[in-house]
Amino acid sequence: MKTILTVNEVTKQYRNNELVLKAISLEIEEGSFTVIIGPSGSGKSTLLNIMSGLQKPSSGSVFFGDKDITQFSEHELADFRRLDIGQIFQQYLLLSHLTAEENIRIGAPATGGAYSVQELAEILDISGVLDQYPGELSGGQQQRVAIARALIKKPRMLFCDEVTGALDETNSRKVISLLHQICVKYGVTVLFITHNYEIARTADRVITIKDGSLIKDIHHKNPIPVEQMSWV
Ligand SMILES: Nc1ncnc2c1ncn2[C@@H]1O[C@H](COP(=O)(O)OP(=O)(O)OP(=O)(O)O)[C@@H](O)[C@H]1O
Repeated sequence: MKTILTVNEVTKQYRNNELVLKAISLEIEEGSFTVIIGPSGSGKSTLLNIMSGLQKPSSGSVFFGDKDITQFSEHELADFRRLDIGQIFQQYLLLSHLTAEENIRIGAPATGGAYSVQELAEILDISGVLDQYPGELSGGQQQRVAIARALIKKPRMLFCDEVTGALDETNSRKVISLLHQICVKYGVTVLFITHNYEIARTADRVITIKDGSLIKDIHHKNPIPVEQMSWV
């Protein structure tokens, strides 16, 4: 398998506080579904943000393919984030004055080459709500609109930070199941942060972070199907 992302000895320190990330190194395989799990405050979001170019590390490097994104100019970084990767968060971050379809189209690159809204809407089961406004949609529907907005540009990687954190069990299962389907159908590499060990059991690989260090890295030969997740 080809490596899509390489993290080399990444550290992060906010001001003069102690290190939040302590020399993290890892590689992510293209097309994989990887979960990063760990206690609150262990550094998961900071690591994800550094891998997606949202934050700079204090030291170390992050290669996307053969390019070190930590050395990118502002312009190169903007292009990388606009074209190569998609991001989804616990908050849906939809624009309330635009319809679902208009929100999705915001993610499409001006240069073309996007997926069709109809195709994504069908997969994500939001075809019937495309002309509605975010305030008229359930949390699960809003998150699926946010996923479509992140995917429309055909990103090679999707960064997901606690994306089921605000959803109930039914909607969480649906979103996780859809992300797995998207990973397989489009070959997009998914990196998924969660506190939930059941979600982790559905992943190809589970990386555990504690106190800013990578303490466990497990590859699942047979990840469980989403339907077999128990919910506690
Ligand atoms: N902008 C910031 N300035 C100062 N400290 C920060 C900042 N962002 C995060 N931290 C600190 O860095 C540590 C790691 O935070 P981070 O959000 O990466 O952890 P996390 O594992 O994602 O936590 P959670 O699961 O609660 O979201 C925490 O102690 C947090 O308080």
